[in-house]
Amino acid sequence: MRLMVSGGGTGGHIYPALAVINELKRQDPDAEVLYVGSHRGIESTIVPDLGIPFEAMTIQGFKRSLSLENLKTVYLFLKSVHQSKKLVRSFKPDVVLGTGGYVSGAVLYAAAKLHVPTVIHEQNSVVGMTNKFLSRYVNKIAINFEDARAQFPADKVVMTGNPRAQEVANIESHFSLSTFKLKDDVPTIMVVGGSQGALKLNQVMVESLKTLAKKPYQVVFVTGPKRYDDVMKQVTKIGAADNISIQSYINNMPEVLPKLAGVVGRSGATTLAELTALGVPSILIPSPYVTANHQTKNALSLVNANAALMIKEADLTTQTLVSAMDELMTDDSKRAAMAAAAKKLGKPKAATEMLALLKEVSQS
Ligand SMILES: CC(=O)N[C@H]1[C@@H](OP(=O)(O)OP(=O)(O)OC[C@H]2O[C@@H](n3ccc(=O)[nH]c3=O)[C@H](O)[C@@H]2O)O[C@H](CO)[C@@H](O)[C@@H]1O
Repeated sequence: MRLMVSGGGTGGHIYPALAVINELKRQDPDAEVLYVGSHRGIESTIVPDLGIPFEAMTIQGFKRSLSLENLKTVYLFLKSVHQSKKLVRSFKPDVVLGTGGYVSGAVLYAAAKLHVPTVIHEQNSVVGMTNKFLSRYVNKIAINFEDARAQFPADKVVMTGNPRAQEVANIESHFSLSTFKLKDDVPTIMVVGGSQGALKLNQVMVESLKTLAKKPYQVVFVTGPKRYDDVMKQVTKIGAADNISIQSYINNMPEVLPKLAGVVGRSGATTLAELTALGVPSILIPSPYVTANHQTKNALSLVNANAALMIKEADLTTQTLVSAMDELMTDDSKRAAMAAAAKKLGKPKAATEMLALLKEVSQS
């Protein structure tokens, strides 16, 4: 199979795409893949580092208010469509997959106009702007939340789950927490604000470090690559603790996740697919800055199933954060019940189902 993939801007769009590529390579080692991303998104480093053929274009999103920048956005979109058509003609994909982000809008639109079979994947329960636009043109739409179904043309929708779920579910991890200068035999919780880090969560974590230093559990605090230096400046004043490890970004999350007893995080759709695939109990702090408050909706799907606790960002303080962490990390039976509830929601075959859909569409 010749598969062209496009998805970018943020980890939540990139990792599902990479999971499909891995599953394709597992099933068909001779398959050819081309990943098309944007220059500015983190895919421009993550994808080439994995040795996957990568082409980048310059693209940006629309501003919600009227602005001259939107003229530039239209110009860059049309230019990217033109570039995408060239790439489609030279790579000759059997099928093109889009996993969200502005760049996938141009690539999938171009492929559809050239009558190449196309599929998009929507990770969220509330449909993103790019996928909403593309839904008219593509052949099939893979979803992860039933709530997304009604927002798309009914005959195109297929429930696959999020392919990243399968990638984390099937890994045999040999990771040691000593990599983070922590102990392997002490229950460990990771605090991570999605793929970009979260400002308020970082601030509250810095304020909580002294209290957390006295706890019987360990903490891996992931700041996000752009916020690491800022956090470390403040931590230098407070002093570090033996049971807390501060990292800027985790490159090998599928290997680290199975070693964790819990996660405190945002409720991006791909993160939740990972937590449920593995059955990791969590404390979710939905980002209030996303379209139609979709992270709260995402989080409630776990909270309502007793798989997660939730703290609204407006209520996030040292006190609410640490008491939720204590509740999770000092009560083994509660943690076990939440882990089982989370696992029930997991879709550990999502990558295989997604690939079956791509094959079906490529042959139709
Ligand atoms: C602010 C924003 O617009 N967020 C959106 C974005 O979030 P974001 O990019 O944060 O997406 P998710 O939380 O869904 O996924 C983050 C991904 O990055 C990985 N990761 C994270 C931190 C790290 O150090 N290392 C690492 O590998 C996680 O394991 C996960 O695979 O895309 C998601 C779509 O899927 C949406 O639901 C989110 O609302």
